[in-house]
Amino acid sequence: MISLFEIIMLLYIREARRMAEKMKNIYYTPSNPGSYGGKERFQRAIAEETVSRLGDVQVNEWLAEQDAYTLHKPVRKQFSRNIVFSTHPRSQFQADLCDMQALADENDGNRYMLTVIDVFSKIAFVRVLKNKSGAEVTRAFDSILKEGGAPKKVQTDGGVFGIKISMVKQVALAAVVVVMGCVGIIALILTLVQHHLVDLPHRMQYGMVFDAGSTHTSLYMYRWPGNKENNTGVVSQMLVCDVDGDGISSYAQDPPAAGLSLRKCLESALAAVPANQRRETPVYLGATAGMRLLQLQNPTQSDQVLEQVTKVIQGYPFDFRGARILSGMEEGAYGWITINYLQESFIKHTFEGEWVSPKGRKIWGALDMGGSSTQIAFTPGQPVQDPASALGPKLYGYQYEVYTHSYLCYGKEQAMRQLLVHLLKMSRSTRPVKHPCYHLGYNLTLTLGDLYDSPCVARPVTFDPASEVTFTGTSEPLRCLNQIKNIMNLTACSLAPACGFNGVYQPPVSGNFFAFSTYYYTFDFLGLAPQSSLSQATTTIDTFCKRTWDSLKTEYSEKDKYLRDYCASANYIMTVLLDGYKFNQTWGNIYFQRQVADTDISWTLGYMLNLTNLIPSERPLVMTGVQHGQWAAEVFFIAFAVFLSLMVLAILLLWNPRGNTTIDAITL
Ligand SMILES: O=c1ccn([C@@H]2O[C@H](COP(=O)(O)OP(=O)(O)O)[C@@H](O)[C@H]2O)c(=O)[nH]1
Ligand SMILES: [Mg+2]
Repeated sequence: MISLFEIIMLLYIREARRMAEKMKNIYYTPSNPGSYGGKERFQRAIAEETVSRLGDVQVNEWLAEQDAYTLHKPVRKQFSRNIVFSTHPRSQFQADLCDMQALADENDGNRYMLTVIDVFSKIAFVRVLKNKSGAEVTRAFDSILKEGGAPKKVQTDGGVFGIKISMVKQVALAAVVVVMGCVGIIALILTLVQHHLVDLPHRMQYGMVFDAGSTHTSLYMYRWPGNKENNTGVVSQMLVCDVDGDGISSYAQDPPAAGLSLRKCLESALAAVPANQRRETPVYLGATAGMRLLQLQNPTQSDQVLEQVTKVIQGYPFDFRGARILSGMEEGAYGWITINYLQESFIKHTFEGEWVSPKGRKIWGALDMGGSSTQIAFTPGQPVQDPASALGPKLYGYQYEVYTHSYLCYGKEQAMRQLLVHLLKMSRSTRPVKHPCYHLGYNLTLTLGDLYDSPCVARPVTFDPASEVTFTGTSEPLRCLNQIKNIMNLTACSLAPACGFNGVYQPPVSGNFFAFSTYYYTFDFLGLAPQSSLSQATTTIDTFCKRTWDSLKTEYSEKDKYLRDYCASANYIMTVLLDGYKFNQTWGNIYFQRQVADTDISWTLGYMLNLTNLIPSERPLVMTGVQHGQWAAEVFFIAFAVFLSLMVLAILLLWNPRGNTTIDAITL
């Protein structure tokens, strides 16, 4: 017998089944408004169809068992969120682990999924994990970074953190690129600013100087490589042309002939200088003591002679820069410059390309003896007391103090004339006049007009220019020396002992000297050049002077126009050097030389160097020059390097290389 309780239970079960059946019908009938939806819509549909309202618990329990409900549960859109600003890809990734432990057996033991999404682009990445150990998560995350690039931030359940990635290499690379870029920009600026195009004449340059001396004129031609013109010692002598005839001052009565006499050498110059360079080749004419004397005697005639030589030289296609008479000081100073330029005493250009002052600065002195004047120039060891004989040239940035003096009328020819006049005066009425410096057997006859034709000798108040006087040689060297001393004043010296001769101020000689022109010709003839001891010199001169004219004629050609005077000039030289300049103690410092570095020692080179500014007063700037093509290539490569640096920098900043970033650790 069924009890009432059992009946009630059966009714309840039947009702529950009916209800379950009804709910199933409602939920799984797509046309029913309560189907496949949310809890409230389902609850309302049940109430309408069954007229009974089921409680929330009951409905939730039933729905929780329905896969269709749990799988298709609508997304909850309305809930509070943290606002995330994401401005560009990889600014922030969100990462989470998905627990799939229940399905591990069917997923090869993979128990979790690491899901990562780029907040900006919504690109998602998934990696499966065996476990959620730090190493496993890091490996998976690293793999995602390799695929998707490295984000700035990563957001996880634990919060948002800057991803700890090893960017050391990346930062270092960026720093190097920045530094390289800056260096490149600086190099580019330095290469472009202060950039000058310098037209360096690589071809040879030429320059010429006429030395219009008292006894003869010579044309000195020099050349130098145009791109090295400020170096010292690069100008060399190319050729010397001796003008036929006597010095231009001898043409005082016929000035046009002075001009014509130069033609032969001008033609040689034309042949020597390439046609396309003649117009830029400077030509100078410097006249020395012969013209100084003519200017004193007859300025009109000296002007006319200069005019005529100018006219002739101007007729040639050179850059003629004038004919003028040099002062005695200029003549001495330019000889001094020539010597020291050739000796590279001023400055040296080292192999490394630097300009250096030679150690010890050994400056040479110059002793020049011409036909009408003689010059001495040197840097004394003490200040020059007399401003009239002091020069302060500034060469290659160094100021020199040079003492120089020119003794007019004390060149060899004028000194010999003074000696003849002195001997004539001393002979009173004895005829022929005995000449101790002339060789026995030699006679010289000349008119008084010729003898007195010079401002260097005092003329008698009255004399017959046409009357002749004969000098006869006696070969007496001692008397010769003594008579020569009479044409100079060797005692007068208000500044004693600082004197040369004739009372002229002169500081004590110091340093080494080159003695050239007549000094050299005479000593070379006697076999005393370039150096000889004092005793050897005196003995040689003495022996030579004692020889007869016949013996000399036999040994040497009588046509040697200087043969007659070697004895006299040698004794004169000894007197000037020992009694005049006081080389007694320093005789060994004198070198009787004609040339240095294959170039004649003469004032001409110093003159040209000075007037063409080949010797700068300041030390030349050392500059490194490159060929224009090389410079253009440098600019190109530097600019290219800068461009590359900027490109690499831009790439590093804007593009995050995928394979280059690794994570060290991450916890989720
Ligand atoms: O082979 C020679 C050539 C020249 N001289 C001498 O060298 C000097 C040149 O002097 P220059 O004509 O230059 O006279 P300046 O005008 O210089 O006084 C003169 O004394 C000449 O006698 C010489 O003794 N032998
Ligand atoms: Mg001379």
